[in-house]
Amino acid sequence: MKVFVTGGAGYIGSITATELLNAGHDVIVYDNLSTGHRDAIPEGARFVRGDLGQPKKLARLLAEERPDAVMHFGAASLVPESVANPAKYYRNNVAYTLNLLHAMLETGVNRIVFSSTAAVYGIPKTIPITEETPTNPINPYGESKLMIEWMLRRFDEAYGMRYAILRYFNAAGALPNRGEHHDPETHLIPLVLQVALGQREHIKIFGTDYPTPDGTAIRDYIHVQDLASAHILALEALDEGSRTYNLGNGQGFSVKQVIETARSVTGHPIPAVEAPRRPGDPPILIASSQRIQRELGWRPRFTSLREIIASAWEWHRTHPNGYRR
Ligand SMILES: NC(=O)c1ccc[n+]([C@@H]2O[C@H](COP(=O)([O-])OP(=O)(O)OC[C@H]3O[C@@H](n4cnc5c(N)ncnc54)[C@H](O)[C@@H]3O)[C@@H](O)[C@H]2O)c1
Ligand SMILES: O=c1ccn([C@@H]2O[C@H](COP(=O)(O)OP(=O)(O)O[C@H]3O[C@H](CO)[C@H](O)[C@H](O)[C@H]3O)[C@@H](O)[C@H]2O)c(=O)[nH]1
Repeated sequence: MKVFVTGGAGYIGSITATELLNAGHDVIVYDNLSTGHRDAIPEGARFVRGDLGQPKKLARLLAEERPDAVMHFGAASLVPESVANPAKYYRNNVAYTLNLLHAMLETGVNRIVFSSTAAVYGIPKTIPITEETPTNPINPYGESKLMIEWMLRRFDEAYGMRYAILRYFNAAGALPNRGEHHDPETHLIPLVLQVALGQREHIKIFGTDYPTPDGTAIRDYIHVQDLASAHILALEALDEGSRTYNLGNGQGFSVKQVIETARSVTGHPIPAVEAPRRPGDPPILIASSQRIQRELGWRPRFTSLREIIASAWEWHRTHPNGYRR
């Protein structure tokens, strides 16, 4: 298939674009490079620098290229920023996705795989989280993604646009030549590894009074390559109907367990400092990904935290400046 990948210069989009090419698909990357990197875009993909806020450009490009499907990674995705600046999230994520969907309608492109998030669940009452767990986002980032999910459902009902909504938990890990590079970095694993590289003095542990065995927050870390394979399965299943899936590896690890594992992988002491809770952080998020396993036969290949951190470490160790030249 020919796939139009928005946000294909970012962390998850560039790795999925690489795996799409490896699977024999054609890829067009559309990205404004606001948080992405030109060097992350795989060779073999056509790159168009553009903003989702340019509806005419989008419609022209879709009319020219006639892709079979869109994979929509392009978004702003920092929870604290979304609280401080909700307008950016409703514009960049909700309004600009409406631009994209409109351009798809105009040009007859009617398949989309969408990057949603565990943040749509807010603070869930039960663990593990299934797709039936009520959605109740507690910040504008999660709300913006849920609004997009609503639009997709209505566009399917009214116009027959087929969607796969993929609600990722915590993406982590790397390919040998592609990994996570955000500026500023806010995610736990890359920050811990920057301490191991000597780029930071210590890691702050946000909250040690959570109702968890060691008092620190628990997350479900899913390897980015497992995310990529789920996208390809979801893409290939779109014609059989729209669907919504959680994507996690089904195991929870605490902040302290992540730091301890990174110490063992890197051989560095990684000093840690206890700090207050970060506002808006749920105590425990663990996915049930049974639905995609049952319906599409997806299986996470990297289930051990050690393997996930080791792959991220390989990328950080060999690319200490990320994509910066
Ligand atoms: N990283 C995670 O753990 C995680 C978890 C759940 C969901 N997600 C979602 O997955 C997607 C990718 O996340 P990521 O971590 O790779 O983020 P990223 O910031 O690395 O990638 C996002 C890409 O989108 C581009 N972009 C943003 N706004 C754009 C616009 N208006 N026009 C064109 N391009 C634009 C950026 O330049 C960047 O290349 C996002 O939609 C995010 O919300 C990520
Ligand atoms: O320096 C740090 C950074 C993070 N943490 C903690 O580590 C855990 C993981 O934090 P991340 O920032 O790595 O990831 P989040 O769980 O906050 O966010 C991820 O999951 C969210 C869903 O809840 C969204 O989808 C978001 O896009 C995605 O990055 C949290 O408990 C956080 O408080 C620290 O203790 N110290």
